[in-house]
Amino acid sequence: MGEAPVMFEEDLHKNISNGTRSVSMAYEAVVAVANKQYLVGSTDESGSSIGVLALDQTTSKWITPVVLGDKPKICMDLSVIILNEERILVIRRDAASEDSIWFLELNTKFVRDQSQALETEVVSWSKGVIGDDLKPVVISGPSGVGKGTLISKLMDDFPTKFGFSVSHTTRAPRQNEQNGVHYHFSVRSDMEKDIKDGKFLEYALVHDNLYGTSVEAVEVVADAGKRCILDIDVQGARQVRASPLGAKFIFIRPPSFAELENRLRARGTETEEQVQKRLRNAKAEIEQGLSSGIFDHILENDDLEVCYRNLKKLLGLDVTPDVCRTSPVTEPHLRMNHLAENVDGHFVVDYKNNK
Ligand SMILES: Nc1ncnc2c1ncn2[C@@H]1O[C@H](COP(=O)(O)OP(=O)(O)OP(=O)(O)O)[C@@H](O)[C@H]1O
Ligand SMILES: Nc1nc2c(ncn2[C@@H]2O[C@H](COP(=O)(O)O)[C@@H](O)[C@H]2O)c(=O)[nH]1
Repeated sequence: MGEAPVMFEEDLHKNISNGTRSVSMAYEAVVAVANKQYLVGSTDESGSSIGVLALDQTTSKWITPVVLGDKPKICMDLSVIILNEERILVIRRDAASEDSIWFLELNTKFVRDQSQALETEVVSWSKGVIGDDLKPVVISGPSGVGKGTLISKLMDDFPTKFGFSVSHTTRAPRQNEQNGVHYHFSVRSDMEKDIKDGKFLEYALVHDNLYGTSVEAVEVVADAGKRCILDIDVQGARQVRASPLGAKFIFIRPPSFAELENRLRARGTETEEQVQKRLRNAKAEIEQGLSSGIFDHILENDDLEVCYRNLKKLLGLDVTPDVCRTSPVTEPHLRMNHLAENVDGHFVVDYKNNK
């Protein structure tokens, strides 16, 4: 993930002529990205914030970029890590942990657009968050419950915050599904070889096809500084739970089995035989989802908007609290004792203390 850290901790004062004026910089760290060298530290123009200067190595000219975003305060102990050609991670080592992680965007789409609009060099800060807020999120639930719909809403509303882990699958693409976007569509022998070579974080046979999350799929999202969302089945969730990934696990359940069937049929993407197979598997998947202890939260997807609001709330996004229909399942002794459908066709879940 990323490249070797570039850390030159120096306490030099540099007088830099950027063509029009001279800037004095006590720089803490230097990193080379693409054809530029960036100096990150304290300049006489940056006030109490960390400043940025760039040396264009092709023209040997110094540039003082326009710096967008909330800026981190100056500190005397900085580390800089290149994440990719688009952004660097800046760690304020002598700061409180909640103020220590920052990202400096050098060449993201946002920065390129701003640069074009302002007709000048632009960089942009964003503050990183540590702790639960960056944990990958595993979303599971039976086929047709609405996982993809919820994830699409999240990605549309928060494109800079979340990134989707693009799985591999041996199932055939549906209409409008793009290779590399919805899935990496693969042949079984290739996937089996990659699994053998340890390239997969998890994999499972789901509805007779092989599905899996490659290590790379998760790294791509992390390298972009985003929170990774995985849409995987319960078998996969169990494997991720046993891995060091340290994710948050959310199970989406339908309001009733009949409604699940309606949604799966209405989607119109499966043959009758496949619908039957998915519904058969859904029963076991719901039972395991509710009782296995894998999941931190269970969210009912009845009304889509309510469910989406509750999902955002679980992910710590700033939303007005709504009727919370989620049940944290953190106590290992809480096990589902009975799952049945009541007269309204709604699931009745009876948690029993089996301690
Ligand atoms: N709350 C809801 N109420 C009614 N319809 C819904 C709701 N949520 C999703 N749907 C619809 O149900 C269908 C299945 O949703 P979706 O494809 O998101 O399910 P999924 O869980 O991702 O399924 P799969 O695991 O097979 O990929 C879609 O047509 C979607 O528009
Ligand atoms: N274990 C994994 N399960 C996955 C992965 N990607 C998707 N899925 C699950 O498969 C079913 C069916 O998906 P569909 O796109 O064919 O409808 C669904 O439950 C997904 O959550 C994966 O990488 N690993």
